[in-house]
Amino acid sequence: MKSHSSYWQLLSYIKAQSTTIIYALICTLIFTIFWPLLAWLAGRMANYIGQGDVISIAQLAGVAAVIFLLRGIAQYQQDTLMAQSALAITLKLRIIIYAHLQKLSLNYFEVAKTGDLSYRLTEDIDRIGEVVNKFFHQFIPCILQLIVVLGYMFYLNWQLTLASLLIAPLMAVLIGGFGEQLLKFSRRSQTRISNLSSLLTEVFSGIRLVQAFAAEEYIIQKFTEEAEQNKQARYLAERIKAIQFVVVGFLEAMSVVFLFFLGGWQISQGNLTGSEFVSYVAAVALLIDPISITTSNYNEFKQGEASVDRVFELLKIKPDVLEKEGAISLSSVNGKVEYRQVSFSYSSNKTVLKNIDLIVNPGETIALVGASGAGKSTLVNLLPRFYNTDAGKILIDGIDTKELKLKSLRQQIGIVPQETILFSGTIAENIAFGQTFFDLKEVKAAAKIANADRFIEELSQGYYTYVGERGVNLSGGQRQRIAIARAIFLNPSILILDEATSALDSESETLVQEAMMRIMQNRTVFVIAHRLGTVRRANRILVLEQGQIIESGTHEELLEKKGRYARFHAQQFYN
Ligand SMILES: Nc1ncnc2c1ncn2[C@@H]1O[C@H](COP(=O)(O)OP(=O)(O)OP(=O)(O)O)[C@@H](O)[C@H]1O
Repeated sequence: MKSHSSYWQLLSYIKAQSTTIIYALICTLIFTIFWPLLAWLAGRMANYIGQGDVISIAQLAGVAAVIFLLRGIAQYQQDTLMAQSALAITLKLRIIIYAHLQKLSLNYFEVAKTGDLSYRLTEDIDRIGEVVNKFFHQFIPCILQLIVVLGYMFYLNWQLTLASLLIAPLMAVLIGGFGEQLLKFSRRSQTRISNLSSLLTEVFSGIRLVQAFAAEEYIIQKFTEEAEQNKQARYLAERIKAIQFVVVGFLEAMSVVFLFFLGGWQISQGNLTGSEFVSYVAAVALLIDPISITTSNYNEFKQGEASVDRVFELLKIKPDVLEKEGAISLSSVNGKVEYRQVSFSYSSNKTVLKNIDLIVNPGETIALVGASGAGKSTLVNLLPRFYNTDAGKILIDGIDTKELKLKSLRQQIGIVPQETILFSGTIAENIAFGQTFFDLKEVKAAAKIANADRFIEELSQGYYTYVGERGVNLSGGQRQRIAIARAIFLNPSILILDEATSALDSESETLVQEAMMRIMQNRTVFVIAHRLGTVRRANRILVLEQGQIIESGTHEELLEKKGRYARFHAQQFYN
């Protein structure tokens, strides 16, 4: 492997497995050494068979049986030890990359494709494991065999060996050149397969929409195009391999012909006997297997390099939102929130929030209203530091949120999003999300406050009912109440509620509103309000327009003002 090969990035992972790998290599060595020993025994045995010496034959057969047994044990050990270390490397890589991804900021996931990420974490890492396994299990033993056999050939006749090696540099250059091409096409093919995987994730998670829009044909067409591109890239890689085998095979054949020519010439000059030449050719035959194995290994390594690049690329991505060194951990807060001259943009060309100044006292409920795209979600998303502000500060109980440990900051803030995401697991696990161990009593208490206990109890397995990735077996209102229970379970001092825009049936709506009211008590609440009831109950309403707070006050105050809120209110709530 070249010094700039991506494989160097694996070194520390391989080092961690060095003891197991060394044991595996020792077993490989033992296994290899037994080969000539068995060949030697076969020769001796042939001798005794000729002499009809049954006792010696029996003795040798016994020795052979022991050697076969030991060889089998060594083989088993080398196979299992190598598999063990390759799998350990795979596991470690997978965990490290997964944990790293968890630390990345939201803006990364807004552009990353889920299917591509899962492909890198599964297929690409598996391929790396296979490469590591083959490198130690096949490649190194074959290289050793090549060295030993070549040494033997030099010992037999160095002039002949040197002459037949003349072709080696050309072969190396050719194999290297083909390898580069293979790497190129492997990269292409892997990108394609990642795209395919992303497409699959998107399509299957949005299958309702696909069917609703009768977009099956369109989706199949897109899939076919991607699959076709992948096939093309793979075909090109296979074609490179096929050409390589023909060219390298031809050169090998030519070198054998050349060898016979040289051998004949050396014999005619009296430098070599016929039997020496036969031994020499036998040694050359021993080179064939390791050469073909190392060549095919080399091709696989080149293809695997694309996977190494794709996996380590992820590790190089740094989170935008970083925790300060020596950041403070807060166990509880009163819930005072301040925005001081906060400005923010997702990308440099458009400011989404401009000079926001806001003080929210503990226990106060703030309703955010404004047209779509005004910046309501962005304003609340800055509070748990999902993004960094471009300018200004956000403080909780007088402490700049940048001074806080991210975990401790986020534990103080409960979020009830517009659309509830339920993870695979039981209802109880979904309510106590993020906790491995929890008290079911607390889960039940949270569900009760969220008006969710009754429908949960009625489910076949109660709190242990399994809900799918998207909780398809629950209604919209039930899902919302689970989201509320989840926030109650966390018991945060600050709460962000994003009211659902879609209307529920009136019974469900009442239950959800009631739950919302309960959860808002004694907490600082930011609610992105879409219901008149919520807006009226808020202590203060902030009207956002193009990233600025243009009006602020109670419902009555703002109506009296007959400004933007009054107009908005008339359009939004009386329609
Ligand atoms: N992740 C993002 N990347 C880039 N731009 C974004 C992102 N999220 C929002 N925006 C843009 O920022 C602006 C404010 O969006 P935001 O979601 O905060 O508005 P909103 O008032 O909450 O709207 P809505 O009521 O429709 O949710 C919009 O122009 C939106 O297109």
